[in-house]
Amino acid sequence: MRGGLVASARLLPRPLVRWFLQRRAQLDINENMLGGKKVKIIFVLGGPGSGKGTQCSNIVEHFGFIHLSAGELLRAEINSGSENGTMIDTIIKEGKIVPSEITIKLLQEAIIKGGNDKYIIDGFPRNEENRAVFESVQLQTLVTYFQLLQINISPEFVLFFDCSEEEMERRLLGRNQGRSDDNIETIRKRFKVFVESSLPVIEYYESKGMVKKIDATKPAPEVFEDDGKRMKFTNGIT
Ligand SMILES: Nc1ncnc2c1ncn2[C@@H]1O[C@H](COP(=O)(O)OP(=O)(O)OP(=O)(O)O)[C@@H](O)[C@H]1O
Ligand SMILES: Nc1ccn([C@H]2C[C@H](O)[C@@H](COP(=O)(O)O)O2)c(=O)n1
Ligand SMILES: [Mg+2]
Repeated sequence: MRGGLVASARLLPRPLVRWFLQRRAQLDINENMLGGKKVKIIFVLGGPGSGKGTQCSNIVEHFGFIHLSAGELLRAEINSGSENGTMIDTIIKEGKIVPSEITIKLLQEAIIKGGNDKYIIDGFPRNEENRAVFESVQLQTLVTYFQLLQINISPEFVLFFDCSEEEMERRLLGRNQGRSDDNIETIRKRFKVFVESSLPVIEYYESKGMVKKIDATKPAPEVFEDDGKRMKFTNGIT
């Protein structure tokens, strides 16, 4: 692969090759670069119904992030009639977690398509596999010859919406958005999966000092005040 690229580089005009090598060197030095811009990623985690989607809408409005919800991307994939749709639908109804390669591919595509340098990703990583695979894969940017421009993506920090199960259950049963997983049977399964698979991911980031915990049991406007303070305390994130 590398030999082939070196050989084909000889056929290209020298200034173009020089430019390409400079760009690649820049991208190698700076992590999380997308098309030359430093990409900032924040993960938003919390139990089902803790208010992740609600607060992300506020954050988009006030802090100029693009919001990507892993769950929304998966639901769009079901509705698009894709070949994985039926499988994803079954997993979601069971309250389980979709294989990482499917979710990460959807996130990668959305990040590249978004063309922004600030993303807030909600509901991801949902388990240790999600986290490890996402942090190990690389985003390929640009096209054809420039596929060498690859970027590792890691989050700046993690917002954790901490909410009691009793409150989350009450909210989910009242959400009324026609979601196939907002029924008491699936909700209980999702709580179990959250405790068993998602909390360890939050603990992992906590051990790295990357978690900003938010009391999400409060009314939505108060939670957002807290989000705002947390975001502003972070150097250069807003
Ligand atoms: N702080 C709050 N107090 C009361 N209700 C809230 C609060 N935040 C959100 N809600 C309501 O609770 C429901 C769930 O909120 P939301 O969809 O934002 O949660 P979520 O964490 O994204 O859930 P999921 O993981 O299932 O997608 C919605 O009906 C929303 O309007
Ligand atoms: N990383 C993810 C995110 C979501 N899912 C599936 C399983 C969830 O129960 C469902 C809904 O997600 P939500 O909208 O509640 O964030 O989507 C997943 O498998 N992997
Ligand atoms: Mg949501």
